[in-house]
Amino acid sequence: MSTSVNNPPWALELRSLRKSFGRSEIIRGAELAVKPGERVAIIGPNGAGKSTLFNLISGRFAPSSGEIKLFGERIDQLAPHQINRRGLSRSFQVSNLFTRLSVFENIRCALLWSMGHRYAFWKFLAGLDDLNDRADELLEMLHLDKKRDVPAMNLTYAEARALEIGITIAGGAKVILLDEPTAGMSKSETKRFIQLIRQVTEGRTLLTVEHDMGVVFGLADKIAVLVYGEVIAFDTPDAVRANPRVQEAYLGSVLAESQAQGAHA
Ligand SMILES: Nc1ncnc2c1ncn2[C@@H]1O[C@H](COP(=O)(O)OP(=O)(O)OP(=O)(O)O)[C@@H](O)[C@H]1O
Repeated sequence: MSTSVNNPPWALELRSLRKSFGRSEIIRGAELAVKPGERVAIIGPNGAGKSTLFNLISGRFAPSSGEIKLFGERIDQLAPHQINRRGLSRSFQVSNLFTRLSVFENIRCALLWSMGHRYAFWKFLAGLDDLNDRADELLEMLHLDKKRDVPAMNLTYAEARALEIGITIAGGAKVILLDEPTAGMSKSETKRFIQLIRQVTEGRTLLTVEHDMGVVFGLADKIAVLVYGEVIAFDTPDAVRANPRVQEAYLGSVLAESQAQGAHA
């Protein structure tokens, strides 16, 4: 009788997902079921379809067939903003920050958007203490509190990426999609940033697309390996590393390459 018995425990499900561009089928029956609170890295060779998969999940592309469910509800026919309202948020690119606005105002805009208010209400809402308090809390969590009143355009690259993540999580989304969150960072920045991501996404479901194996193994509870539009493995990092099919299709060569780079560093 209780509906909760029938509700699947998954935060995000992809079922027989397919996407073609013209005659090229890029996503070819992808299957994935992610539990609430899991951190998942999607890896795979160039052109495997990782970005396409993110574009399908976030509603930028409609699938050719198959299903995408967020907490058991179909979202595959919805527009990006409708998916966002249902609790899935994708990282914006740094270029989408309001560069002339302060760091604080950027976060406050994101909070307002998540509350469904239009920017026309800005002045009216400016006095709301709880909104400002929440923005300040977030800035502290992001270690951006000292940059509170700095225009976003004056942030360092790593700080801008942190702000971007802050904007992504500001609305309280339960499922967060991050596209190569540490791309362009130095090794030490990357290490700190992984910690930051872990901290600010605690208790939420996280999906990242990532090429850097250090980030993948530092961040992910589980790894989904996408090859030619199919998820050929979805398991813990250790199990994926040891999976002969993954070794053969992808990871062997990537690990060898990263080891070689390490040896030359
Ligand atoms: N809008 C589009 N129209 C036509 N083809 C597309 C479109 N978007 C992606 N593709 C093609 O789909 C394939 C997969 O691209 P996608 O960017 O999803 O791969 P990826 O795994 O993210 O690659 P990379 O690791 O290099 O970023 C590529 O061959 C690409 O040219």
